[in-house]
Amino acid sequence: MKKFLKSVQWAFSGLCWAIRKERHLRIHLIMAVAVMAAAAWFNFSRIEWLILLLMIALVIGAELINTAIERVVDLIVLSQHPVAKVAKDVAAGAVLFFAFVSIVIGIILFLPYLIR
Ligand SMILES: Nc1ncnc2c1ncn2[C@@H]1O[C@H](COP(=O)(O)OP(=O)(O)OP(=O)(O)O)[C@@H](O)[C@H]1O
Repeated sequence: MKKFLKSVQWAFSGLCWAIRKERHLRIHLIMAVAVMAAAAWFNFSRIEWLILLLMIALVIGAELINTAIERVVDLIVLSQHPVAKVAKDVAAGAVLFFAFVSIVIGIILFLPYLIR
């Protein structure tokens, strides 16, 4: 139990570090708060909330994994290397992919409320 609590504490400190250091993550968090406020304003149904929270979790989770990959690449590759570039760009591409899908889903969720 003590070990588990320590692991949670380390994971939490990693989360806090990423929020402090990663501007893109802070932008995603601000946007997540904004869309959640809009969802509350429009009185989203339970299923709409589930979809919205799932998409927010996917985008922020992908950004956190991207941050970790960037740091590992920087640690291992001390000079410019094409494979380092591929690793970083593909990880960033994953965030872009989730962000794009979440925008499409956001439009599908919010549009009926906006045109009503
Ligand atoms: N060691 C490296 N070798 C080759 N290309 C690299 C290397 N490090 C970064 N790059 C490339 O340089 C560009 C900028 O990467 P960098 O990690 O500096 O900034 P970023 O992707 O904007 O991320 P962040 O601003 O969150 O640190 C990317 O295309 C990346 O793939």
